[in-house]
Amino acid sequence: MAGSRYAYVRNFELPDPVLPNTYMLVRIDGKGFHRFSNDHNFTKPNDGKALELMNEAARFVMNDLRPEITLAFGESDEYSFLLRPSCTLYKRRSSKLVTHIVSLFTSAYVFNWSKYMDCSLQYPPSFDGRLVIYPSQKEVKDYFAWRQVDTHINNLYNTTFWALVLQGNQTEREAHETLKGTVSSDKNEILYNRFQVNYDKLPAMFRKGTTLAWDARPEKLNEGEGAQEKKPEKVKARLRTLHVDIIGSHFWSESSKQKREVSQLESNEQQPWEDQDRTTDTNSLGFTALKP
Ligand SMILES: Nc1nc2c(ncn2[C@@H]2O[C@H](COP(=O)(O)OP(=O)(O)OP(=O)(O)O)[C@@H](O)[C@H]2O)c(=O)[nH]1
Ligand SMILES: [Mg+2]
Ligand SMILES: [Mg+2]
Repeated sequence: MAGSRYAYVRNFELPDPVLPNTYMLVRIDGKGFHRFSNDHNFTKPNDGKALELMNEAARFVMNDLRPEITLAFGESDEYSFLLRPSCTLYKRRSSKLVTHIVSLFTSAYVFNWSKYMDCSLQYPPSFDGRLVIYPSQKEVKDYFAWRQVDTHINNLYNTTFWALVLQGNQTEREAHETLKGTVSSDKNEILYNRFQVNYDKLPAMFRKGTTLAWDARPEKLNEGEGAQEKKPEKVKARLRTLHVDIIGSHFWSESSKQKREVSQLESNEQQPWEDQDRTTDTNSLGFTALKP
C-alpha cells in the first residue's frame, strides 16, 4: 500500500530491539514518592497496606503478561520484573516493553487504591521504568541480591531513624546525627536497648521485601470430583507472594531440604496482611524463576 507523502517520517522511528536470548529486567520506581507518601499519610517507616498495594499491582502485571515474567521483587516504591530470555513480546522492543509494564503497573496501582488505602487519592501517581539486559543467571541472582540488600540497609536505617524521632523525641536532624557513622550492629543495639525493638522480629515484608514467583507444584486435588481426570502436569503454576531471603542459594536451589527452609520461613513469619498464598506445608516448591 502506497503511503502518503508524509509517510517518510516513519523512517525516523529507530528500532530498539533487545539482544535475543538474554534476561531482560524492568525496574519501575514511583515518581516523587517521598512527597506522595507524606501527602497520603503513609505509616513511617513502612506502610504495610501501601506495600501490599504495590504487590497487588505487580501481581496484575505478572498475570497479564503470563508467562513472560518469571520473577518479581518489590520494596519501597519500586518493583523489578524479570522477563525470560525466550520472551518475544513486542519483538523484544525495549521502549514497548518498558512502557507497557510501567503503564499496566500504574493503572493497576490506581485501580486497586481504595481496596488497600483509607484516604482518597489526592492526585494521580506515576512511575518511571528502565530496562537492563543481563547475560547470565549469575548477574540475575546478583541483581536480586543487590535489591534485597538495599531493602535491608534502608529498612534498618529508616526503622532506627523513625524510632528516634517518633518515640525518642529527637528532631529529624538530631536523628540523622545520632545515626551518622553507625554500622548495622549499632542500629540494632539502639533499637533493642532504647526502644525494646528486636529488629529480627519485625515483619518479614519490611525486612526482606516481597518476591513474586510461580509455584509449579501441582495443586492438591480434592478427593472425589474431578480428581481422577485431572492430569497434574497440566496444572497451571500459581503466583506466590513471598517474604524470604533471596540472597542465599537456597531460594534458587532445587534441593527439597532448602525448599523446606523457604516454606518454613514463610509460615513462621506470617503477618496480618500476609495471609494470601502462604505455604503451610513443607512439601517441595517448584519455582521457575530462571527458566529459559
Ligand atoms: N512513610 C513511608 N514512606 C515510604 C514508604 N515507601 C516508600 N516511601 C517513600 O518513598 C520514597 C522512595 O524513595 P525514592 O524512590 O528514592 O524517592 P522519590 O521521592 O520517589 O524520588 P524519585 O524516585 O527520584 O522520583 C522513600 O524515600 C519514602 O519517602 C512507606 O512504606 N512508608
Ligand atoms: Mg521513587
Ligand atoms: Mg524508590
